[in-house]
Amino acid sequence: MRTSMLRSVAEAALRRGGGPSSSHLLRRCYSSESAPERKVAVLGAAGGIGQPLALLMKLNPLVSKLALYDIAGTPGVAADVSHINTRSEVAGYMGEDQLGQALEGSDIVIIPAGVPRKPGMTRDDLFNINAGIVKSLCTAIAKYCPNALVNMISNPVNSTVPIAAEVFKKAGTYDERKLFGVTTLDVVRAKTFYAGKAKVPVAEVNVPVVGGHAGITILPLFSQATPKSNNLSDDEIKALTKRTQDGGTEVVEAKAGKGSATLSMAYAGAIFADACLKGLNGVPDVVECSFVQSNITELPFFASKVKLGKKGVEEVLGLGPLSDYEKQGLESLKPELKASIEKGIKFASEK
Ligand SMILES: NC(=O)c1ccc[n+]([C@@H]2O[C@H](COP(=O)([O-])OP(=O)(O)OC[C@H]3O[C@@H](n4cnc5c(N)ncnc54)[C@H](O)[C@@H]3O)[C@@H](O)[C@H]2O)c1
Ligand SMILES: O=C(O)C[C@H](O)C(=O)O
Repeated sequence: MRTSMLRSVAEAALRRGGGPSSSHLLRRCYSSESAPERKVAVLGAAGGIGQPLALLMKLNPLVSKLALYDIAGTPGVAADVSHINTRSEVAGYMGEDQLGQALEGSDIVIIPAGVPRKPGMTRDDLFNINAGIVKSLCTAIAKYCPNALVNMISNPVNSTVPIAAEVFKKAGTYDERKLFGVTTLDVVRAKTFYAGKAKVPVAEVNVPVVGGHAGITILPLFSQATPKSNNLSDDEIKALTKRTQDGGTEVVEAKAGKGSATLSMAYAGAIFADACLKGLNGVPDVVECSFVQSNITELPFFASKVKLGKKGVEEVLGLGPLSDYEKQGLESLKPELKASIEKGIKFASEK
């Protein structure tokens, strides 16, 4: 059956409340080589995250064009990745004068450009360097691809996302549905750590992670984890929460000065970009956690489950029922998250 026909059949079946076979059919349609043309740009593509992320995006059949941009090193990365026999055409762009070409026509821009932490540093210690990088990249996005979905990886995410929002507001291109702080690595970690403790199959695990992306602002909601586990004590939940919050630091210390998470982050970034692509392509019920403009708390940006659609965020989903421990965690994280958001807004509006 032709893809378009297959898709109509599957969508009609889903509308009638169709079962797993209709969603299977739909998945096939939207992951086939006849999926819509989609250009994805990676900014910082020659870096520790950028390279494996470029590889994973090259493996994604929903991508038809892959633009790899960095201030140095992209010709080699692009030549290497371009030999992989998958759908997308790959092009490398290097230096500021090629940034416009890299961005033009992009549906999704993924930003892992910037410096990573060394042991003893907080993510906020990266602000002085990364804020300027993000600001200039977002200024170019506003000019060359104002309708693209932006997946912000560069730290401190709690501030870089508000910086991006301010830049887009100033340029008159801000659409809150299109700006995402990538917090998927927190979810990936929470799933892995929970599966190990609860002794459940990791592939079946779901754990929402809300708040922000730094220390105590990362709040995993293990009370909502599935499959349910009744044998975890309060102390074990606290330990799992702390390990998820400190996951980035665990990697920074293990790498001992050679950077922060790159491979797990590339995996997480690829999952999130894939969800955005599926949303753009009209796949129903695509839900991931992300740090977005939000009114589910009094803070203007907040990470929670988000439903993705053809224009980006379709719906910011609520927090759901929280345990007392999570309610406490939520109140404790608000002052730090508020300060980081305000720092980003102030930086972008002053300069
Ligand atoms: N959101 C998350 O969960 C998460 C996870 C891990 C790392 N990070 C962050 O991602 C960022 C990158 O980490 P990394 O390990 O890949 O660092 P890296 O130093 O290995 O790579 C960064 C790349 O960015 C490039 N770059 C610098 N300025 C640029 C500019 N103006 N335009 C384009 N490219 C530029 C560099 O040349 C380099 O190739 C860091 O800020 C890190 O803290 C975020
Ligand atoms: O911890 C870091 O500095 C990188 C990243 O934010 C992470 O969570 O791994």
